[in-house]
Amino acid sequence: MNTPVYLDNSATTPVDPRVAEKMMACLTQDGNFGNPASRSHLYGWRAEEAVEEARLQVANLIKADCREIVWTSGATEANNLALKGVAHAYRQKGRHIITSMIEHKAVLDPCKQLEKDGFEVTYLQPDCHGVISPNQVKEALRDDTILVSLMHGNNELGVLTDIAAIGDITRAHGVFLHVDAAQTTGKVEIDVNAMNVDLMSLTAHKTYGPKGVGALYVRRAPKVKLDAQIHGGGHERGMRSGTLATHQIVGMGEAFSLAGQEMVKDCTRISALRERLWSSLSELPGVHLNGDAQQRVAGVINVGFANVDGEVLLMSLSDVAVSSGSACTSASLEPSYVLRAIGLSNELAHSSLRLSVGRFTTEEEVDFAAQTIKNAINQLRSMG
Ligand SMILES: Cc1ncc(COP(=O)(O)O)c(C=O)c1O
Ligand code: FES
Repeated sequence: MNTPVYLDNSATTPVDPRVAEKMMACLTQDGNFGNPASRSHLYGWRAEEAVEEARLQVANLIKADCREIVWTSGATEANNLALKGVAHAYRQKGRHIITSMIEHKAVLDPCKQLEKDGFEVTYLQPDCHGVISPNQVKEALRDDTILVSLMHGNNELGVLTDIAAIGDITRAHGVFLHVDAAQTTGKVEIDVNAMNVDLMSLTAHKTYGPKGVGALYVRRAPKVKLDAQIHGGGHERGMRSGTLATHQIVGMGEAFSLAGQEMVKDCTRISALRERLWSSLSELPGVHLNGDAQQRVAGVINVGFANVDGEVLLMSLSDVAVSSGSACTSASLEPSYVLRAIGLSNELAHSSLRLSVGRFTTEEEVDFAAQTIKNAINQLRSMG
């Protein structure tokens, strides 16, 4: 194989060719290139129509109303808007926020910023399987709690949070629930009403759409007020100014529409590939699955290999593209804070890999990757 087998679909996915085709039609002079905010001519109206169709496609995947979708540049911006937007709009009501130790940095860093601004944040610790329980949320609630922010699927472990059970609790206490669903769209059924979710961060590029576009779902009833974080022309009902990126938005809409249509088929195939990968890798001695074995998204496994240095392992795997921890923190030499939070030793956290299968992964690629990894481990262990 000339290029490495791609098993890093949790970091990002290739754009589905059907999505790319729709995006292309929004770029050039003979396409739908207009500014959706132009009210005085056909170019603007056509672009606006395309944006609104995409809004409906995105809303449909999470069973929301299209008026509840605010376009952003991705899940990072959506998380920032949700956390800072709610905190500042409700600061008279209370200053306490609940989140967890294993959130993405795009939640943890805004929380740190809010702490500097006078808010208090409780960071729930997961159990050793990476699970945050509804009961922990209930026990952490205070009279001055305004927001609970928890991810739907963890980006390093693939472990799922029981959002519906947590939503029952937050709704009963009149506290808003924000969910980072960057890792679960198209992988798990989402219904913001059944789950009592008030805000949900979405991104296109983990679901076969383009990078640099996402959305925040903002509930209308009971209404969630948000302080805008980007001010300008008053786009998106004042919640997020800036000329809408029609081609990106159309791509996200198509990607989410396909995700809805193909979720069952994709998940069945991807689960089988994940199982195949895991059963092959677990033939090795000293192999450990990090995170709950059942409560997880279809395509992801995080595996610890005893007595192997992760960095050396990664370097010896030039034919397989995988990740140690998450791509966003792998630039640092710190062991993953997620793996540390579920109780792994520094050593085991360092020797863990995240492997994520996607829509375009083949059985042949999985077999090749498993064999390559097993060979590398055997070789490293025989040298050590
Ligand atoms: C759980 C989670 N939240 C947020 C993000 C950031 O999303 P984006 O790349 O769209 O800003 C990611 C992906 O890196 C993620 O996995
Ligand atoms: S894997 Fe060796 S330094 Fe992190």
